[in-house]
Amino acid sequence: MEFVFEVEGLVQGYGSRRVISGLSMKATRGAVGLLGPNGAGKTTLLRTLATVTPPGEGTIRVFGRELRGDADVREARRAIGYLPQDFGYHPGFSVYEFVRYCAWLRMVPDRTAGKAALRALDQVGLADMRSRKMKELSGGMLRRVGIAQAIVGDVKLVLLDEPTVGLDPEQRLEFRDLIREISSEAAVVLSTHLVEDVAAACSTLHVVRDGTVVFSGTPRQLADCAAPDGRGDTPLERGYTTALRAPAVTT
Ligand SMILES: Nc1ncnc2c1ncn2[C@@H]1O[C@H](COP(=O)(O)OP(=O)(O)OP(=O)(O)O)[C@@H](O)[C@H]1O
Repeated sequence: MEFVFEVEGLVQGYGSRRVISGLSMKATRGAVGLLGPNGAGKTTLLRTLATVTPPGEGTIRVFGRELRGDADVREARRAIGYLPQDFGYHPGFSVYEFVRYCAWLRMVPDRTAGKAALRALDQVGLADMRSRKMKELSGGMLRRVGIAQAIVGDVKLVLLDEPTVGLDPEQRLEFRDLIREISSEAAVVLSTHLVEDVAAACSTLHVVRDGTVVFSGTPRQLADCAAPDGRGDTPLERGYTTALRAPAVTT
């Protein structure tokens, strides 16, 4: 089976503080959810997968190729799109200019970059807004531009960190459809602490606590592991809170 990425024995931290301790995780195609409370290490893991931060210890393979040197990282970056929690942009750029610029950063050839930007904007439903200045966008529109910049070009792995923050309920429903659409073409990793969002959009979930994986499985399996005294309003929420109390598992 071809894995989109494989993380083995990842150790990561900030200074002397360790926040990921020997985490292992594998993902195949489709949408994968990363669930965990604040401070669990989701962003740290996504930044490592996005090649922003090299692993402290352990190995990372993206589409079967281990990230060992600069050439591996450069190759991986062409295939990886990343939406951080706060993405930077020039407020005077138009939406189109910004996404085209991101295509250029991802080394999409000049002759196809414009077309790639328009396609990404079309996918997120912002083609009509392409001339708007970035500084004039609402929070929901900005999140969508953020997704457009993450999927522009020939991206095969899309990493989204808390993409539904600030979206209203209707926008969150649209967002779920968008993730399903994107994940038919690329692998998507979605990090959030909103259990229902991730379960609706993802076929596989990993629950992370204190830098280790405590559950890996389908949304149904997560709901099924709910303890009778698990906290939450839905079976999934109860499964999630139960998983957070469980000992770490190896995948
Ligand atoms: N730049 C940094 N310097 C020092 N510590 C950091 C830094 N970034 C994150 N941390 C710490 O690392 C731990 C993991 O943080 P991380 O942001 O990866 O968690 P998270 O699961 O994404 O949390 P959230 O859901 O709040 O975004 C936290 O305890 C956090 O305080």
